[in-house]
Amino acid sequence: MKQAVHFGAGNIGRGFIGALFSQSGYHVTFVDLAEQIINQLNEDHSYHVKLATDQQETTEINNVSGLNNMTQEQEVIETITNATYLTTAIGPNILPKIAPLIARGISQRVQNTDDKLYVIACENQIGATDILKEHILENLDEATKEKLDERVYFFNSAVDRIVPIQDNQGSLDVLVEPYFEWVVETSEDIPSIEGMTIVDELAPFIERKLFTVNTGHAVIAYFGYIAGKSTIDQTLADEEITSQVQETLKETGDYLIQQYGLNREEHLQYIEKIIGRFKNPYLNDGVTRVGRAPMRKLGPEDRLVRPATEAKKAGLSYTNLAKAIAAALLFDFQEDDEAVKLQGMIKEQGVAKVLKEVSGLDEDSGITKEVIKHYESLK
Ligand SMILES: NC(=O)C1=CN([C@@H]2O[C@H](COP(=O)(O)OP(=O)(O)OC[C@H]3O[C@@H](n4cnc5c(N)ncnc54)[C@H](O)[C@@H]3O)[C@@H](O)[C@H]2O)C=CC1
Ligand SMILES: O=P(O)(O)OC[C@H]1O[C@](O)(CO)[C@@H](O)[C@@H]1O
Repeated sequence: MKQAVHFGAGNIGRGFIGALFSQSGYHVTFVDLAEQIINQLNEDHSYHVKLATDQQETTEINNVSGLNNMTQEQEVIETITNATYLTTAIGPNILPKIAPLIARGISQRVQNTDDKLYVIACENQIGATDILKEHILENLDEATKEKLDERVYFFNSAVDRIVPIQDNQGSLDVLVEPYFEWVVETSEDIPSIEGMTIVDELAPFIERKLFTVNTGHAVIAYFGYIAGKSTIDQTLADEEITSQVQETLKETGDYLIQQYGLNREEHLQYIEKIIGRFKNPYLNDGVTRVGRAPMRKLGPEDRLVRPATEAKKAGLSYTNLAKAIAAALLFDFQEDDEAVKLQGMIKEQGVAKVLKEVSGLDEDSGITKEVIKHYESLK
């Protein structure tokens, strides 16, 4: 049986990427440090993906197993040696931590076989596979690096499926929204995976997705949090916040339309479709999940700051994006390590210095001034 090794047996791992491999006839080895999930995968060898709809249509996912990357390093290396695909959905900040083990697997593999391995990071981050590749290369010797050509391929990708935190402790089953899109950038002829879309150039896809789905979601999460709402769909019942989301997505839309020559009408329909997905009441998706890791989300290349800087460069409006950045700066959820750290930094240094350090925005830039104005009125 063909083999896929997937790092991160969490919501996207089990509910999306791992499920597609299994449905395409692969055995999927999930690699994770969550001992309970790994044990259960090895006991059950299957789980269910349930759609967040009235009917809860359910698919059984088979041929799955698990390995713990902390205690079963040698087994992970062996699995990489035999795999056709190596994917991740583990969180962008974790990629540097798993790269050394992946590098050891690749080193052993290229000694043993010329078969091709395809590496794809499935994270909400532009160029995530490039970043993973850099970390892997740092852990390879020169002889191994020379053997990578035509043996190990690295493809960037964009993943879109809302998978909330699961409310079913002790079960491997995953509730997911019906919609999904997995876009992979390559010009190679690669083994086909059900549900994977291949494109020559990823930039328009990942920017359209990140600056619409993820920007919109972040706006709902941060304004919802400020308003004391607990879920995304509850927040969207607030007309003022819905209109804030629409105004922000008009700003990212103007940038995307100009940058990629998108059709305005089609893009406006895309926005409405996404807001419709956010309203799904069966997802019960928490504002604190969607707003998680605010320092990452305030990064210079991420969903709030990048469209603001691009809009500014293009002479377009960015005031609603600045307001969303201000709302993110007010996300003080105590169970989120980045939120706690961010609040400490704001207290110590003030907003302008934090925006410089976290978002790469100059202290006297127009965006920083606009953010501070909104921050003062929101707090
Ligand atoms: N949940 C969603 O709707 C979507 C998430 N994504 C992206 O997918 C990625 C994963 O997100 P989720 O599946 O939601 O997160 P998650 O928290 O459900 O899953 C992450 C998994 O990684 C494991 N993990 C963390 N650190 C590890 C380490 N050092 N070694 C091994 N395993 C480790 C965790 O135990 C967990 O099982 C993120 O980059 C996210 O942005 C992308 C699209 C949708
Ligand atoms: O997974 P992140 O990057 O923390 O952000 C949460 C985002 O992930 C998703 O769950 C999936 O794209 C989005 O719904 C949301 O915008």
